[in-house]
Amino acid sequence: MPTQPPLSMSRVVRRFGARTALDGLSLTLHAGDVFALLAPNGAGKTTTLNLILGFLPVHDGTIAVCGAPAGSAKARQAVAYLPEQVAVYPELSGVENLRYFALLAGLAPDDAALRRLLVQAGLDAAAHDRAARHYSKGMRQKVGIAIALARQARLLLLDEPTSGLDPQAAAELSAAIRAAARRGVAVLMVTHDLYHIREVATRVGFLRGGRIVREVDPRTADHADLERLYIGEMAQ
Ligand SMILES: Nc1ncnc2c1ncn2[C@@H]1O[C@H](COP(=O)(O)OP(=O)(O)OP(=O)(O)O)[C@@H](O)[C@H]1O
Repeated sequence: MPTQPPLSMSRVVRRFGARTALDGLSLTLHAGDVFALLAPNGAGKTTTLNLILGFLPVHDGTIAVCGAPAGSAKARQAVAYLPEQVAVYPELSGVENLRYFALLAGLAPDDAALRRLLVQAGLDAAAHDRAARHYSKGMRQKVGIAIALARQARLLLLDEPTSGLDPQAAAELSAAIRAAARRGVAVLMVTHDLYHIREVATRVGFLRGGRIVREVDPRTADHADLERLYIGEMAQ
């Protein structure tokens, strides 16, 4: 049987009272895709993430994560979500946080494996044993990515991953996202950061009126092109 795509959304509709937030959104992500979803405020980005996570039901259409309905045990196992502010235990070190979250997922990687995962996610070895209360936002995100890698998540959802990061931290986060994608993870990120998109995304979609109205390949569009498209799409 062919492998199921990490994410398959087909004609998804979600309403809130009389308001239609998503109106026939379709999106399929394959292993290694890094899809950046661009949209004005209120266009339905958070709703999209909540539906994929199974926090909200769809009113029409379907969402499958690795072939399993969103919200099912199999789908929840396959998806990892990094909110804008990744929550880690401040008194635990990076390694201890990762061990704890791995245990919650029913895994027990040994110390060397935990440290390898943190390095893969871009966290310097010097920081592994430091209490996470000393971590920057970017470092907490790297722990979040290491948790996703430990759980062998096939789909990684990122909400505004670079907001509040300095350029170096954003570049390091891009590297960590690209590394995860090279390992076969599909990434869906909601962002306004066109620079970051050019650094990391393999696909860019514009969300308007509750559906993806245009998709571009960021490798064939320079920053000015993306900016023009963004402003043009959003102004309509
Ligand atoms: N729980 C809710 N009850 C009522 N309306 C909602 C609810 N959640 C979202 N909406 C409406 O659905 C639409 C999409 O909201 P959503 O939060 O998904 O947009 P967004 O693109 O994430 O916006 P932002 O960038 O401002 O966070 C908006 O019009 C919003 O007012």
